[in-house]
Amino acid sequence: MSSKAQPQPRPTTLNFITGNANKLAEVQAILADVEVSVDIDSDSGADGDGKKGQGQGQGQRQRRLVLTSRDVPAHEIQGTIEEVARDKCARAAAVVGGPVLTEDTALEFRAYGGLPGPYIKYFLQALGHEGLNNMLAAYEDKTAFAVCTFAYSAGPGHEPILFQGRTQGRIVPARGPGVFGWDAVFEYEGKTYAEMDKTEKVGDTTPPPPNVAQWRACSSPKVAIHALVGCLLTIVEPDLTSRQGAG
Ligand SMILES: O=c1nc[nH]c2c1ncn2[C@H]1C[C@H](O)[C@@H](COP(=O)(O)OP(=O)(O)OP(=O)(O)O)O1
Ligand SMILES: [Mg+2]
Repeated sequence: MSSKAQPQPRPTTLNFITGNANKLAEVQAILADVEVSVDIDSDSGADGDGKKGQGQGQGQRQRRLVLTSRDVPAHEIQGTIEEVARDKCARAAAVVGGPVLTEDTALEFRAYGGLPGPYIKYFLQALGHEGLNNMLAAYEDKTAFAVCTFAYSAGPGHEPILFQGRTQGRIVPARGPGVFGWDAVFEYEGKTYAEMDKTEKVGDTTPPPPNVAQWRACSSPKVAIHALVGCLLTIVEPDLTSRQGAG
């Protein structure tokens, strides 16, 4: 696509489009403390913020993103994780007619060259936790990568921008309450996700990347979404989308 800059409106309200209540809860938990101070050009009053921030001075004020959620059912295409993520986000923006945030969670098995990847939902539905383990029975390598890809579109016709977090773990027989997806069979540093509380699961001490151009380098979902929100709050770099093919 062309790297021509489309003007990127600054969102203050983010429609998070998901049909998954657990996913929404985790993103809300991650974003609960997001409050970023942003430089605002003196002549750029049309930011739609609507209310004066506190603690402002010298063209700076606090800006908050308000997260709302809507389910826009849409089928997900086949393709790479990134293609699936972009397509879902673009469709959601078209339906909503405004800015949207979407998220796709993939689970890659190294022994399977990355599959099931973005199709994990259907594998999980068909096979369950035990079946996911059985898939790897013939392989010594139980390595899996949990890949969460956030996509943001400023609205219909605006190319989605992606932020991705990758976590390396391994597939183990189910442990823990396991109410959310494949949490009970994904082990990270000795615990399955189901054995962790939410904060521990999404927690990561790595600071968000200082530069949005490092969008692929996020080490966890938490870092990825912090980077995304930071990006939204400071205005999306016009040429960011042209970098997405790299890496
Ligand atoms: O942190 C997670 N821990 C364990 N399981 C998870 C996680 N996050 C998503 N999942 C499950 C839900 C679905 O079976 C598949 C992803 O599919 P995915 O299309 O991204 O999610 P979804 O269809 O449930 O919701 P959405 O409406 O946002 O597309 O992995
Ligand atoms: Mg889905």
